[in-house]
Amino acid sequence: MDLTHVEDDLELDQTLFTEEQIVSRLKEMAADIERDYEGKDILLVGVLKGAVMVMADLARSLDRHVEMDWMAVSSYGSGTKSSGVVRILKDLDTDLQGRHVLIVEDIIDTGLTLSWLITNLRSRGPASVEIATLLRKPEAQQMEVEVKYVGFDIPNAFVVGYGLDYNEQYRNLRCIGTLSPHVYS
Ligand SMILES: O=P(O)(O)OC[C@H]1O[C@H](OP(=O)(O)OP(=O)(O)O)[C@H](O)[C@@H]1O
Ligand code: HPA
Ligand SMILES: [Mg+2]
Repeated sequence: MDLTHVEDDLELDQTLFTEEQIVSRLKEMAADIERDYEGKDILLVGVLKGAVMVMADLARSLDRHVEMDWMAVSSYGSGTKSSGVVRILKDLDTDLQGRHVLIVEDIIDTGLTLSWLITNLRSRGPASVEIATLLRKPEAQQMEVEVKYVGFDIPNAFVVGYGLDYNEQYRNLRCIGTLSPHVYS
């Protein structure tokens, strides 16, 4: 399928980050992570489905062995507003006792998902839990979440691409852009 038409059709209002910008920022984040976790085993926990692309590129930018596990939680359903209720759709396969856990996310918007998730994972006896997120919307954040690695702070607009969806669409766009309001209004 040719996805270049998506931008031509103005479903994307604006491209915020190209694939090159995203991958290059993830490499910088990987270098910080390697430095901070020297001598420690890392368990990367990806939050499905949005974090799939971030996990793939961040993990491959790390010049060391890591384990990966996945959790599926959902708070958005099919719309553009957080429901505020987080549900576990798929839990981890890994025992977190004594592990250094690094949560990998695509976006922190209201912060509801991650503030809930970090409390949940900390209750399982890990040695540490930190967060790496590609995007963060400071103006939208309702819950304080301590985030160790942030790719980009972005304005408070609904974004899609590179794993991020609207109604399960646009996840496979290589870039990240804002969705034109006419698509969902
Ligand atoms: O900070 P918040 O306001 O809680 O929003 C962030 C969460 O929302 C999205 O997930 P979503 O529930 O859409 O599931 P998905 O990853 O399967 O699209 C995104 O991937 C984050 O996990
Ligand atoms: O801006 C967003 N786009 C897509 N999914 C999201 N989940 C939270 N915020 C967003
Ligand atoms: Mg979603």
